[in-house]
Amino acid sequence: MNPSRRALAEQLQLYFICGTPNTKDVLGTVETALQCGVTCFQFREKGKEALYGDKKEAMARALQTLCRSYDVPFIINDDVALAERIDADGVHIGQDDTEAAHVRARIGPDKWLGVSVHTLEEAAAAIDHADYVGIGPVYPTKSKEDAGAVNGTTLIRQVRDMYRELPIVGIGGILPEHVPMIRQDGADGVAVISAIASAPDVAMATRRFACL
Ligand SMILES: C=C1C=NC(C(F)(F)F)=NC1=N
Ligand SMILES: [Mg+2]
Repeated sequence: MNPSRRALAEQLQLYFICGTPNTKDVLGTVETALQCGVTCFQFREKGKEALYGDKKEAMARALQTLCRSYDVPFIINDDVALAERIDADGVHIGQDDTEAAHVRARIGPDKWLGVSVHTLEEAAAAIDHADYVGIGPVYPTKSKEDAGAVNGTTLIRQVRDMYRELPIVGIGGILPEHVPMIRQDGADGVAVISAIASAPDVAMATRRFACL
């Protein structure tokens, strides 16, 4: 059963995104983050050293098993075919990926579909198909070369004012001290890559987010 929007919004509270380019030990980092309070996980395997083919699928399956043992949704970035092949809990797509309507038709109503949006128009186009939208970069980010213009929480506020019930997650350079304001401005949760993946102490970094 596709989780209600409210239940899904709760699950977006601390959304960890990671792949092999973000940390030397993906499985260890993700397991620690899951132990310390991450509520949703996205496997985002992009960049020059990214895994592909069988190696990528094997890593995806290992991460999926980890997430299942912590009862945390396992989402795959971009790669809809891989998500279907391993029965992931959902996919996340950007504006340069397959159209949200097509992805929704492929994965069906019971899987999660997340869409990155950078404008109100993109949010309006996503609303009929997406279970949640990712809005950012809220702050400058090192995790995505082609991130759009930094827009703070302005668009989060605008999208929340227009779509009262739409689950929203903020992303981009987010640190623990930013979380209260981002939630105050209308996000249900925050997505984090390097503040956890690059932390010298992943457990402590995760707990600093999770206790907020
Ligand atoms: C580019 C992205 C933007 N937002 C998100 C999420 F946080 F999941 F919404 N994931 C991405 N990969
Ligand atoms: Mg993409």
